[in-house]
Amino acid sequence: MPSSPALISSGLEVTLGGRDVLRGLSFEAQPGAVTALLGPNGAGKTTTVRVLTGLLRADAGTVTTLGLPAGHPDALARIGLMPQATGAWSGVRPGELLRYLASLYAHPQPVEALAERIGIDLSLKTPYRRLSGGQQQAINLAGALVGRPELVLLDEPTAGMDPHARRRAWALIRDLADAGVAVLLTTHAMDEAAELADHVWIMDAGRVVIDGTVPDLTRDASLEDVFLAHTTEAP
Ligand SMILES: Nc1ncnc2c1ncn2[C@@H]1O[C@H](COP(=O)(O)OP(=O)(O)OP(=O)(O)O)[C@@H](O)[C@H]1O
Repeated sequence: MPSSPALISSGLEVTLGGRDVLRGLSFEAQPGAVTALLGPNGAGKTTTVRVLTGLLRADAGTVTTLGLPAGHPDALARIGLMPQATGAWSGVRPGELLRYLASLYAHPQPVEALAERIGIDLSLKTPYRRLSGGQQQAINLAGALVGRPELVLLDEPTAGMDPHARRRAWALIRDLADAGVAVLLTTHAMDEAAELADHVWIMDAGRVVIDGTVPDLTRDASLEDVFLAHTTEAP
């Protein structure tokens, strides 16, 4: 019997600064699967992630995460978030940061093993803001996973990573899904979506324009061609 979705977004509408950013966005993410949300710059992906965590309230529509409304404390404890930028961690060293984040959870992953898997040197004395973009992303990813979440929201998880780090992140993300975690990722990298995603949702101007499995979507054209055919260039 198919399990119920870990995430259901239905008819989301969000207006920001007088602009209709989400315009009836509906999609789902299943446990044990990687779900990719693709869309051009400004399509509303990050806004969607903010709504899913309850950081931003939608003007209309509903979101259910792990069977609970977006932002419900019992759901948030079981959700891992990797935001696009975490300037707030500015002066903290990698080891301090991950150990602190682990301490917030009842059953965290062992920080040393997680850091090794993601390629983070816990003995680094360098503060977060002085790390390379790729190193910062690796720490952001570790921070999203340390609490053993059942649903993981990854906003452009491999942006800025070199090919080695990227492959390491991909393997980790695949293993998470294989272990039953629901993974939602946003990305601009078509190869990433094609390699990782069990289901792809392509959005444009705040709503889904086409979705399917990678084999379904790429029967007659590459994923990039499908993306280009269904989306509009950012103004
Ligand atoms: N607080 C705000 N006030 C006004 N407009 C906003 C606000 N936040 C976001 N927007 C606008 O909403 C649109 C969608 O932004 P969002 O960051 O969700 O897009 P995105 O799909 O994640 O883009 P990218 O791929 O470039 O990261 C953009 O045009 C952005 O300028």
